[in-house]
Amino acid sequence: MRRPLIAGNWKMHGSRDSIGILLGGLLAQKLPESVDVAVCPVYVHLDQVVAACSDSDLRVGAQDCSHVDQGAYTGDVAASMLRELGCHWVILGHSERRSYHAESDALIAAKLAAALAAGLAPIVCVGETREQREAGEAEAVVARQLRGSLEGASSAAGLVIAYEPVWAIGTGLTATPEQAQQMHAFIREQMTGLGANADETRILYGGSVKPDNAGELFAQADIDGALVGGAALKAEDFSAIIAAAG
Ligand SMILES: O=C[C@H](O)COP(=O)(O)O
Repeated sequence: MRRPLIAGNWKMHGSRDSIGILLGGLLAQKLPESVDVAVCPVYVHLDQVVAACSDSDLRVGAQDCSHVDQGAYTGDVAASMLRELGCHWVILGHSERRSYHAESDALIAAKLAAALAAGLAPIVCVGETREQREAGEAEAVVARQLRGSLEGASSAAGLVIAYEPVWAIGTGLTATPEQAQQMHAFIREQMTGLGANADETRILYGGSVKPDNAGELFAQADIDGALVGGAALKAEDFSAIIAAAG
């Protein structure tokens, strides 16, 4: 039985004031005991969020990490530094990083190795663009991303995969529960082929998850939670999504 995980990716949003208010709203709710919940702010807000969540079951994640542990890498932040700060999770290979920062599968695999070595729990994102789906290439793209990004680490304990079709991110266009289930089942099959214990691997769906579509998505056999963007910025909506997974 896989325990659901709901992770909020706050992306590059907020200020210390606004996230204080958001956290106040979230921490005022009683989280269902059956669900793991994470929030992932920008690097510079991590200390504030870790401190605010220290007496709660909310765990904190970063949105990226460096592929190396120390050195002359201006602007990078090492996984071990994030761990030291109190992070539990790290998101890797988000499509916004793949596209705006030209992150390759090989770089993501190096970041994954660094994250695991530092003791962070990684959430590795994969997903096809609209053009790739329309060309019938969605599964081939996701299979290639899984192979390349998980190189050498597909059987790592606690590894989480997030399927985020790029065409559904921030667009209001959610994959139908059937489309998402089909891809999640495919990912699970691929994970078996890559040597993972796929029955225990949590596979999250991401892409315009909202309170009104979360229940239907979570009812699918292979959807083990969500990586939530926009709706994670509203305490009420994020809490409703968590409740739908509980
Ligand atoms: O990491 C989260 C995803 O990119 C989904 O974002 P969204 O819920 O705003 O579509």
